[in-house]
Amino acid sequence: MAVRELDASEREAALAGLPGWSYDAEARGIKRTFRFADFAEAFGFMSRVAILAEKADHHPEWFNVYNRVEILLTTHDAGGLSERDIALATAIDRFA
Ligand SMILES: C[C@H](O)[C@H](O)[C@H]1CNC2=NC(N)=NC(=O)C2=N1
Repeated sequence: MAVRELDASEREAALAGLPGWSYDAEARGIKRTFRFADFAEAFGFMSRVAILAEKADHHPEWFNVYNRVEILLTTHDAGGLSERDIALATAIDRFA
């Protein structure tokens, strides 16, 4: 199924259900920063996200330093924010 970029109203509706995330217009994606007790906790979180991403065949653009993990979700195939990003963010929030 072809994936397409969400329009502004779809984006607003989706973000209403993802309070920790914000839209980055320049990156055309949603981002959230997570902070953990230490690096091991942060990396454990990244390992769980990695498994989700593989299952979804949808992968984050992310940065980690020590206990901080910054995640950006965008869909290259759609040229911006798509349902796939919303679904992955929702799954991540379930165990963040
Ligand atoms: C062929 C494969 O489905 C695509 O390359 C997938 C893989 N993972 C992906 N992840 C993300 N974030 N965006 C994509 O467009 C994307 N495309």
